Amino acid sequence: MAMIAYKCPDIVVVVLDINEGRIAAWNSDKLPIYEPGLDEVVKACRGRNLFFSTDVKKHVAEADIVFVSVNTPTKTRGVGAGKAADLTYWEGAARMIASVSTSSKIIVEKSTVPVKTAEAIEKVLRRNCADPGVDFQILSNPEFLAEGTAIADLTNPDRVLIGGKDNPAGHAAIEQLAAVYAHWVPQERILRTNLWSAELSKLTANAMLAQRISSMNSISALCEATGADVQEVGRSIGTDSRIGSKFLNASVGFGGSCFQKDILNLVYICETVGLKEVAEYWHSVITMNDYQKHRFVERVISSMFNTISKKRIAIYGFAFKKDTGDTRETPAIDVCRGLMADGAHCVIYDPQVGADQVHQDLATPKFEWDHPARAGSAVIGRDEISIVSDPYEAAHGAHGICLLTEWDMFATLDYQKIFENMVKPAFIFDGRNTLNHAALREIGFIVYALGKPLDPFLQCAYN
Ligand SMILES: NC(=O)C1=CN([C@@H]2O[C@H](COP(=O)(O)OP(=O)(O)OC[C@H]3O[C@@H](n4cnc5c(N)ncnc54)[C@H](O)[C@@H]3O)[C@@H](O)[C@H]2O)C=CC1
Ligand SMILES: O=C(O)[C@H]1O[C@H](OP(=O)(O)OP(=O)(O)OC[C@H]2O[C@@H](n3ccc(=O)[nH]c3=O)[C@H](O)[C@@H]2O)[C@H](O)[C@@H](O)[C@@H]1O
Repeated sequence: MAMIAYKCPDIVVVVLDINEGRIAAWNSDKLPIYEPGLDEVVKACRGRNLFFSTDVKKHVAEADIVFVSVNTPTKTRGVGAGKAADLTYWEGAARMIASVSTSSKIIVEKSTVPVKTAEAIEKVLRRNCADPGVDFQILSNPEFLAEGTAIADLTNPDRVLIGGKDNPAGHAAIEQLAAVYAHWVPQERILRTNLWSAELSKLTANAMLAQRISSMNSISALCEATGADVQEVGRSIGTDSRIGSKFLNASVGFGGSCFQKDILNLVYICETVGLKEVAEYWHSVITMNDYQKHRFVERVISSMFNTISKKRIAIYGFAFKKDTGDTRETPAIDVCRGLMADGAHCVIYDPQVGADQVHQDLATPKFEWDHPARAGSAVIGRDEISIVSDPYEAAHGAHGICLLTEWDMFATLDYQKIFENMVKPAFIFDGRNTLNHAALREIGFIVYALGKPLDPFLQCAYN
């Protein structure tokens, strides 16, 4: 929304949220999320044509176009629990829109939703609006930005996708929204489809992206077993223009608020329409991701002589990727839990993630994190974790370092100094393959690099 305000000075954008704390933060000097370049965009138009407010009803009533971007988490209870999308927040928003609308509006699905959601939303809108003269045109306009690169992705999108009804009113609504994006996006990159294609394209795009990572992660295990190098394999296959070079980095597992949620949602939809084999196919992407996180933990334990009980392990990075403070579904949660379950003491350092967030994440059951009222309050023992604000302190006295997020700063630390203050043998487990492994070995570290030929020391330990 900030980008629309930035690129379209003739349009007034009001961002609404029922969460007062968040809106206060959007109106302050410290925005509630860390995203490179976002501060500048917000500050350039806040108070000009970009406003943040909790007065949801007033501003929705006045709007011509309403983008609904509320959370659509995985259901945690009832039918479809653990897979289906929970549309409680969406339906709540639709009921509120209907109840305050006295003029016709375009309702844009910006959240990622199951295919056919527009049909349900339309029914809710129509049945709850007192004024029969009010028309709602529903469009699907899924968002493809990635966190950490959001500003670049929005400034220069590969495509903007708009789905609408295949009738004159639907076409007119599509063109109205297309005109907003046309302020800065070339026409040929604004794709128009029917509603269901747009909804399903979003789930498919995320499923395909996650599938690429799971495919490379599966190959990383085979590389370790055979002496091949997953980065060399990635480079070799990525030069095939049909495959392409992006999204081929093996990792300790993909995280983030959407990949897992959207694949589970896709799986659930397939099961609901009786496509068992299709559901199983997509579910294997999640199975492989869980396997990769588990495999990493097992490597750490087996390398350190099959016991990590009471050993201090430094965790470098807790966010789900670099350049974000977001920890939703970060692989670090499962890795830390796995290490703690074996008795390790994890000392966590992340340049953008604070202690409260780490404690909350490690104490919150799976899928509950996206339901704010149910976020965990269990206390993690002092013996199990510490959170520090300095990477050198994290590694001081540690037996091993697990690099879980590829923050650029980790590549430039003084590893000689770090090595000198660690217990020997000193281990580094690079879950992102971002460090200079040869230099680390030269210093004296025992290095495990994901999907790379195994260090002879580790081969012995493992066998
Ligand atoms: N985070 C991302 O990078 C991307 C997210 N998406 C999709 O966008 C949607 C939102 O994602 P996030 O922004 O990450 O979630 P979020 O949980 O950070 O934000 C959702 C916000 O909606 C607010 N909200 C809930 N009900 C409301 C209501 N009735 N009226 C006003 N505000 C209400 C919540 O208070 C919350 O602040 C999801 O469907 C997600 O799949 C899609 C592409 C990228
Ligand atoms: O629907 C969404 O929310 C968004 O989900 C992803 O964006 P995001 O999760 O923000 O970040 P990604 O760059 O896709 O990374 C996701 C996870 O995959 C991991 N990853 C990514 C690329 C890779 O090669 N290997 C790999 O392990 C990252 O480290 C991270 O944990 C998609 O890339 C966006 O297009 C989409 O809009």
